[in-house]
Amino acid sequence: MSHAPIVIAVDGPAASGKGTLSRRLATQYGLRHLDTGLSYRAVAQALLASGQPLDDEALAATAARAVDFSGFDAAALSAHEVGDAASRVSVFPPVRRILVDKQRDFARVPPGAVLDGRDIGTVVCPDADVKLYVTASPAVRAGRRHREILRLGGQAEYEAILADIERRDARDMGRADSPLRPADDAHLLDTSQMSIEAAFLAACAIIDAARAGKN
Ligand SMILES: Nc1ncnc2c1ncn2[C@@H]1O[C@H](COP(=O)(O)OP(=O)(O)OP(=O)(O)O)[C@@H](O)[C@H]1O
Ligand SMILES: Nc1ccn([C@@H]2O[C@H](COP(=O)(O)O)[C@@H](O)[C@H]2O)c(=O)n1
Repeated sequence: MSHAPIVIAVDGPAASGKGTLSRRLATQYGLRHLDTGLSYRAVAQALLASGQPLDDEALAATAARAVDFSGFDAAALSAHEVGDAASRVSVFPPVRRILVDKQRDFARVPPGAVLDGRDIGTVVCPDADVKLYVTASPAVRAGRRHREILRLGGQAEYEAILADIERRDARDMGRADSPLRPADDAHLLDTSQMSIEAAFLAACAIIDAARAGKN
């Protein structure tokens, strides 16, 4: 007997910890993991690398068609400027349609997947088995990102990171197509006062309870 793929949707604003949490959840439940932000970053990076503008919808759509979901160079795509550029190209509806189709293809493959992003529970996988909306205050998120950059040997000002996070939140929540928001049936997880371990345990408790309720 074949089982339908299990899908766990994890959404939240920049640097909320959704990637860290999703990777651990994927391991815990034996699922694949897709960081959908990397697909938007790949579009932005392709345009930046070839010196093309970020505000041309047709060019961005062409770059989206070429995105290869078989593997992302997460380190190369992790730069802060790439994240900011990704939030600019992600406002274009054709870019979203192209990437969302590929994200759904990923989610359909057994045994299922944990997908993290901004619109997983609302648009990409509205029928996900469990939806989490992970958040933390902008100051906490900026502090975490700042420490991460310093830990990796980079340089950054806390104030600049906080301003970037607030700008990105406003753009992601304010766009017309697929704005960042919790799905009506999402479980909210505010990790402002939680360690990574505490957030993981809280998410597992939500997921286990939701899955038990369906059996
Ligand atoms: N609960 C937590 N407590 C402390 N640090 C955390 C917590 N969750 C995540 N972090 C740290 O915060 C930073 C950002 O986390 P992560 O990259 O998972 O966020 P994200 O939401 O996936 O970011 P992005 O929007 O850029 O994809 C990382 O350095 C991570 O180790
Ligand atoms: N499902 C998604 C995922 C991401 N975006 C946009 O990409 C930007 C970068 O995402 P990160 O998670 O890697 O920070 C993000 O700011 C969004 O604009 C999206 O629209 N939908």
